[in-house]
Amino acid sequence: GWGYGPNNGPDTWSEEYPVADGPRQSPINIIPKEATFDPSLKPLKLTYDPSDAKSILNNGHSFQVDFVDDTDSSTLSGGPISGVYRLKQFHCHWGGSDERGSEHTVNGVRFPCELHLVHWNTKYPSFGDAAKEPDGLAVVGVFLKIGAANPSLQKVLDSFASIKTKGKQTSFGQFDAKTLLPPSLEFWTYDGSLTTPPLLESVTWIVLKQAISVSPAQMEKFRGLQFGAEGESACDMVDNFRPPQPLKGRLLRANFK
Ligand SMILES: NS(=O)(=O)c1ccc2o/c(=N\O)[nH]c2c1
Ligand SMILES: [Zn+2]
Repeated sequence: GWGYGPNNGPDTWSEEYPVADGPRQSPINIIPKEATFDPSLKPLKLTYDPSDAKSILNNGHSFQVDFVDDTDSSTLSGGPISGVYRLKQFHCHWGGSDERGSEHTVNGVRFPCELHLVHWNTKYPSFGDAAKEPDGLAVVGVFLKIGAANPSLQKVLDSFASIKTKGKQTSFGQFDAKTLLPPSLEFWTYDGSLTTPPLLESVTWIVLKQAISVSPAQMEKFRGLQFGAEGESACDMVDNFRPPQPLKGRLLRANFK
């Protein structure tokens, strides 16, 4: 199966997923000077209910915190999107060292980690159905930069001991994902895709300009996860990021000057 290694990594994905070479692939390099300020963009509205947090899973590509998404209790609206999108999960991508790890870049600058909060459009019956639609998903991307330890991340990191290997999961109750957001909700937005197979071109990307902090010790905790299952040869879960893809004429908008 696909992965991030030399024989199954991003440069091989188009063999099984030809959309990898499609017109609206993600991530991209964000060049702020090439963004169009759009005054019609509404403020982002994020309403998350901490009791919707359900479990945390090692899926062999990242960790993901899954949410109960059968009601409109944790939602995203406003910004570039119409209607209401439900929070399904969040996960991260990170590097083997602090100078790489993010998927989106800004003027070519890579961050050590990038957080993705994944939402699906409630005009469709489920995440799976929405993921097949051009307006089906909205992912909020948040950059992590090296600095002070982030207390909101700590609960996630503390659970890693019980999900070290692929397929492990554990309960994860009472978590407010809003604590992972920076003070400013200024954002760039563009039409893109999932950044992992199946690479579906169904994502409205909303990338926040302001980063949140993570300490070097906290980054080492991410790197303690494993790609493989228990008993398989140990392989540190690092460098689980797809590099930037061609913009192919897409418009990049900003809700700030
Ligand atoms: N990395 S990403 O673009 O946020 C993302 C979000 C949700 C996803 O679901 C996936 N397969 O079911 N891949 C995937 C990537
Ligand atoms: Zn992601």
